[in-house]
Amino acid sequence: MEGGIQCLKSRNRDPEEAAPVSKPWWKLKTLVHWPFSATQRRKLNWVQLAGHKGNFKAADEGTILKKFSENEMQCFEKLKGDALLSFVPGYHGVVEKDGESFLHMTDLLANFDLPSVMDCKMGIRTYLEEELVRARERPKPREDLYKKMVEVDSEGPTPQEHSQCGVTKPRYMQWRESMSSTNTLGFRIEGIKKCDGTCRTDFKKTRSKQDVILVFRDFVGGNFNIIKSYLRRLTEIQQALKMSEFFKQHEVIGSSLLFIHDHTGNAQVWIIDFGKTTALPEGQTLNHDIPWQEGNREDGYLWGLENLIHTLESVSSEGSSEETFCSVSNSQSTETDGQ
Ligand SMILES: O=P(O)(O)O[C@H]1[C@H](O)[C@@H](OP(=O)(O)O)[C@H](OP(=O)(O)O)[C@@H](OP(=O)(O)O)[C@H]1O
Ligand SMILES: Nc1ncnc2c1ncn2[C@@H]1O[C@H](COP(=O)(O)OP(=O)(O)O)[C@@H](O)[C@H]1O
Repeated sequence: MEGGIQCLKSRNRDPEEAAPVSKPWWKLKTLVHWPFSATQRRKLNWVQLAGHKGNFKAADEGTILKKFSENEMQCFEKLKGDALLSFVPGYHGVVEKDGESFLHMTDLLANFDLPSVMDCKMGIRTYLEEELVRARERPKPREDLYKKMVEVDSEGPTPQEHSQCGVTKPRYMQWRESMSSTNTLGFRIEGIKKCDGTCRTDFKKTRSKQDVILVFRDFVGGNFNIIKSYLRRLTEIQQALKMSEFFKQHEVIGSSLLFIHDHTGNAQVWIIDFGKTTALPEGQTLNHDIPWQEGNREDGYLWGLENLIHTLESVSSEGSSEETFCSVSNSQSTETDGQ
């Protein structure tokens, strides 16, 4: 986005960004002048943690523009009367800018002061069944995906893929799922921007529950009250999903939960990205918590959410035991002091 921070992964990285380390945002893209006006400060708040480069533009106060997709537009329209409405960004229609169409939506970061942001991609599958069918019928090995695979694991490609310097899209997506926690937990961390301005998108091998716990602990800076607020919001989302007609009737692929908090203790979670959310044929519904087999279109969203909640509960209980430990040791030292 113009003036915003891009914290995207390798497909959009310039060579300077290739190293998998935390970087302050000013080294990534943005040139900043002090002092900031309110608008500049808002633009600096804004970060794109995942998705396609150039997909977003700045808009009027508190809103952003996302490149138009018919599919996503239809989802926003259908969500208008749904139980999920209060958990998705406000949708303000289609607008034209510089000859292009955009979806006009609420900027979820607008009400925060120097927010920390995390993008968690939900589900056990991150590609559409039709992509699998297409790749089987007309395999199109892609060099860009091969390079992204080799960057993470030089042993990743098969000998044939090495010799053609290419992998197909579903093959790449399945490999990403197996390297990360998508397969094991039904969600994965895509990117994080912390309030100190550092961005990280090097989570391709963050796979085990313990790995994820460590990332969340670091993300909240050890503030377990933030974790508790996130847990409350996730439970509300879980309940809303179970009520939602939209959710029953759609295969939800590649959608994320966006976690946002700041130093005031404000902490929210939002459902974003309906670019690959697809309606099922009339009368068909999904469970969202049973294993995927080709043809059943299950996405594992609810299974992933359950695991995400359990993971945050583990972070929270670690916090509680630390608090107990601290108060026990404090009271012991007080007793000792008194002796
Ligand atoms: O995360 P990395 O490893 O970079 O892989 C990306 C993401 O899976 C993208 O999904 P998302 O946009 O949800 O982040 C996907 O876009 P699609 O959503 O179009 O499937 C890209 O496909 P290509 O754009 O085909 O390269 C794929 O290369
Ligand atoms: N409504 C929003 N408010 C604030 N940030 C957003 C919003 N929508 C998306 N983003 C940011 O942009 C990133 C990519 O969004 P997404 O919709 O997943 O794009 P894509 O469809 O290109 O994958 C998210 O990770 C988040 O950082």
